[in-house]
Parts: sequence; structure tokens; C-alpha cells
Amino acid sequence: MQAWPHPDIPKIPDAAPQPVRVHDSSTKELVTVGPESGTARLYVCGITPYDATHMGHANTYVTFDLLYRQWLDAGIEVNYVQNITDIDDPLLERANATGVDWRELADSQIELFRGDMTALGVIPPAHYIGAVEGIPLVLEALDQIPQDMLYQVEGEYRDWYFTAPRVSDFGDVAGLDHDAQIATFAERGGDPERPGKRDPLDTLVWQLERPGEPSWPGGDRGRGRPGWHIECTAIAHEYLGANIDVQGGGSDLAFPHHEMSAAQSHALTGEPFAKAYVHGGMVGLDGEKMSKSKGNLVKVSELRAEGVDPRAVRLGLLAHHYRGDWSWSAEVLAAAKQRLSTWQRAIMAGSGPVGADTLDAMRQTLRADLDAPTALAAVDAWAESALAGDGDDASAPALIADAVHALLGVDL
Ligand SMILES: Nc1ncnc2c1ncn2[C@@H]1O[C@H](COS(=O)(=O)NC(=O)[C@@H](N)CS)[C@@H](O)[C@H]1O
Ligand SMILES: [Zn+2]
Repeated sequence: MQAWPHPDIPKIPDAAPQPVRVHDSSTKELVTVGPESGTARLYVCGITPYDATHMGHANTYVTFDLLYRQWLDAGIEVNYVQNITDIDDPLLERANATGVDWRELADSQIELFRGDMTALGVIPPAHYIGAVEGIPLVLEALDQIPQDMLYQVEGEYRDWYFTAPRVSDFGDVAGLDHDAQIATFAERGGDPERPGKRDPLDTLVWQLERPGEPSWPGGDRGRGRPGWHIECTAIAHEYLGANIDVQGGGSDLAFPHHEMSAAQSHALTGEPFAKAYVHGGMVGLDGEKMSKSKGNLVKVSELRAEGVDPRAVRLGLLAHHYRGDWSWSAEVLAAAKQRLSTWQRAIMAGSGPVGADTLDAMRQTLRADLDAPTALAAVDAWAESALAGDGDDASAPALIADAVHALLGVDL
């Protein structure tokens, strides 16, 4: 699947060596992510293509764009892979509910998503892989997983399951206790109650064909379609291998999705799936989680259609620490517009405080768990001084503009 255009990233003076550190959900600690040098391997779960691109989606992809940019600034290349869940129950349900062909719904939403990611200055993945195009990878992965960890349930539809709880480090990603695992699994697309399962937490990997639903040849597994978690396991395995640097997503993916994907990957390769699991907080609207089911979505494309500068949208997102839960609001947008115009005026000033000091401050904070709000405050301080005529570093305005562009993804 085609991704979207790569934004320009200006060259800024080399950084002093400083590790890029983020919070790992599994150890619940700040960890250094990425190799000393060379290429970091990053897998960020993509959208299920409907209701794209709401502010929750945007928050997540801008978060991992920040991580990408800090790695680049540290001289580390990134092999970035993202999937699209372009076949799954929620997509079929929405297509049926709106009387739209599920493929047309997916295609139109993916196109919208590409435009929004481009407008937000998000660096595209090197591999952008749909679940449908990934079906051969899913079938291959199922053939490589130890076959005693797969079984068919009895009954009318003998769907295939994976014995996730049998994997030694199952549970280490999200750290939930058993009751919480069962409850969360049921809440987020799992089927702990299904009769015939050996363990309530075994997870569906291949669903046999249902009347009126799309299906694909499954070899000796029978015609059907892939389960949700196995698509990410198979795509990440194909393009990144095991022991990747970061598996990313919003916090609602930690369990069951990232837990199950990691268990499947561990069974497939015999190695842990990722060195770190990084999760962004949930974005709501006026205190409610922004979600398709609640229908309280603010979409990037709608704001853009109203003439909102996407750079203000991005600054609105960056004003909140990526790990916090927060709500989008008109005030968030107004403050971001104000900040954008202040920064644009400030870099037009003839000079300002020493640019290198602000650049260092930005690097320090962004490499310390992607602390964008503190980085924004450093630029605010520089801008205020520059607009007050303080400081006589004539090269500062251009340096600050380039630093904001390279490290924050905002091209002033
Ligand atoms: N309200 C929200 N706030 C923050 N992130 C969100 C919100 N809603 C969804 N996301 C994140 O946006 C990304 C895409 O979500 S999604 O469209 O539901 N799709 C999926 O979760 C799957 N296709 C992942 S393989 C996920 O990382 C999810 O955690
Ligand atoms: Zn995923």
C-alpha cells in the first residue's frame, strides 16, 4: 500500500551525544530506545480505516513522528513499518451500517488519512501494509508457529485459535492481572466466553468464512480471514524481524492487542517481539474519550476544511505530553493558533537570544520521554525575548525556525 510524501527535514547543527529515552509500558520505566548508531526498528499500529483521522489518531501518529525525529537528530536512521487494518469486524460493521462497500470505505478513509498525515508533517512509514495484502504473511506465520499452539474450536465454525497464555512472557506487555485481562479482552474485541476454547484468553488467528462476508483462501486452514492481532505479528515479522526497538500505539492497544501480537511473535521466532512498548494517552473531547462508538470525533480533515492551519493542529497536540490523557477543545486550538503566530513573528525578528541555548534545551527535553510541552515552552521563551528586542544573535531566528521544523515537525 502506498504511504504518503516524506516531509522536508532541515539540517541543524549536530547534537551532543544524548540517548533518546521513552517510557516503556512493560517495565514501567524510562528506557533508552534505538541502537547507538545505525537503524532503529519501529512498528506503529495503523488505523482501522473509518472515521479517519480523528484527533486521537492524530495524537498517536504525531507522537511516534516525534520519536522518529529525535532518532534522526541523534544520527539514527529508522525502519518504520505501519499496518492498516483494512479487514476486521469493526470495519465490516461500519460498512454494513452505512450501506457502503467495505473496500470503498477503507480506500476512501486511507486516502483521507494520507492527506491528513501529509498536512501534519508526519514522516511516512517505509512499509505501509494492509491486512488484506498481508494475508499471505499471516498464513505463513501460522505455518511457522509451533503447530501445537494452534487449534480449531469445535462447532459450526471451526475457527483457528492461538494458545497465547502458554507463551512464557505472556502478560508482560500490559502487566494486567488475570481478571483484568479477561475483562479487557472482552471489552476490546476478544471472546473469552466462546465455548470450545481451551483457555478464555486464547486468541482468534483465522476466522473461517461466514455467509455474506469477505473471505480468502486459507490453504489447509480453510477459506476465511485473519484475526486482528496476527496481522500485526505477521507484518512486523516480515519487515522488521524480532526484538524490534519500539512497538507503538495508543494505550488502548496495550491489552489485548500488543500483548497478543507479542505472544504470537515470541512463539513464531523464539525471541521477544520488542525491546520497548510505548503507548500514547487517550484524547477525548470535553472529558469523554474521542471514539467512533461515541461519535464525538473531531477530525483533522474537518478542521482543515474550515481553514485551520494544520501546523496549529500539530502544535495543539504537542502542547500535551504524549502519555497523558487529555481533551481536545476550542481553547486548545485557540492557544495553538496564538503560539504559531507568535513564533512566526519572532523568527522574522532580526536577532534574538542565543539560538544554540534554546536548541539544546529542546533536545534535552525531547529526548527525555518526548517532553514536547517543555520544548514548546523553551521556544516560547526565546520568541518572547526576541519580540522584546532582547538578545543580539542574528543567526538565532533561522536556527530556531530550523530546530522547530526538524525536531517538532512544524515548518514555520
Ligand atoms: N481517542 C484516542 N486517543 C488516542 N489515541 C487513539 C484514540 N483512539 C484511537 N487511538 C489510537 O489510534 C491508533 C489507530 O486506532 S484504530 O483506528 O482504532 N486502529 C487500531 O487500533 C488498529 N488498526 C491497530 S492494528 C491506535 O494506536 C489507537 O490506540
Ligand atoms: Zn496493530
